[in-house]
Amino acid sequence: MSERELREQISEYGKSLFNRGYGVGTSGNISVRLPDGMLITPTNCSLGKIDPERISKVSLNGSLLEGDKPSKEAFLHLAMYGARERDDAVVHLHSTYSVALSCLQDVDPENVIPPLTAYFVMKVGRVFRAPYYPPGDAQLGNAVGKIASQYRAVLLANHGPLFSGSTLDSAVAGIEEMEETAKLVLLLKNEKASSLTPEQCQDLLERSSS
Ligand SMILES: O=C(O)[C@@H](O)C(=O)COP(=O)(O)O
Ligand SMILES: [Zn+2]
Repeated sequence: MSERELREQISEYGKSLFNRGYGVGTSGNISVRLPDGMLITPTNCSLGKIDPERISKVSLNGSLLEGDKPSKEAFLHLAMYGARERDDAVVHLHSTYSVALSCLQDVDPENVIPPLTAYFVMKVGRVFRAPYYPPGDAQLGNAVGKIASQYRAVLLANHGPLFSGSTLDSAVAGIEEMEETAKLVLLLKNEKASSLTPEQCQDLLERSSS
């Protein structure tokens, strides 16, 4: 895809996510990798109103090359790209159920969302809960950078989901599935639900990679 098409795609997905309630106010940010850096939504910009021409273009070290001032989470997106060579898009949202889950105590940080459904296992996989740091704090980038090679899905504590995909289509699909499963986790909180077993999860991964 050309840079112009990627800019249009970011704007279209931002609008779609915002209109379907995955974002409110100016929360969330979207990026795509470029050969020499990335395109990322500007800071304080509603995902529902992204002007393709004003999207920020930053270098691999985070310096602004073109466009408006970038999202304060640019370093977080770069941390994902640095560790995940095959991924070219990252999405961060404040979608309600994932944020609610990110505030819960006593969760397993290495597997914060249980494998309730096959689709979740295939599209999301294990989710890491990163410790709390204020938005825009470089320590969050370090914490995520350390585990990003093993996790495409991260839940930032007391904040929200972050998801990396090979394309923007797959990053958006993944973060939507993460939100849907966070909703199921909360719906089933007081029920006797069963998760898929490790063997069932492994079987699904083998089927989807063949
Ligand atoms: O929670 C925050 O402040 C950021 O993570 C966020 O979602 C929006 O920040 P900008 O992308 O800088 O607008
Ligand atoms: Zn945020």
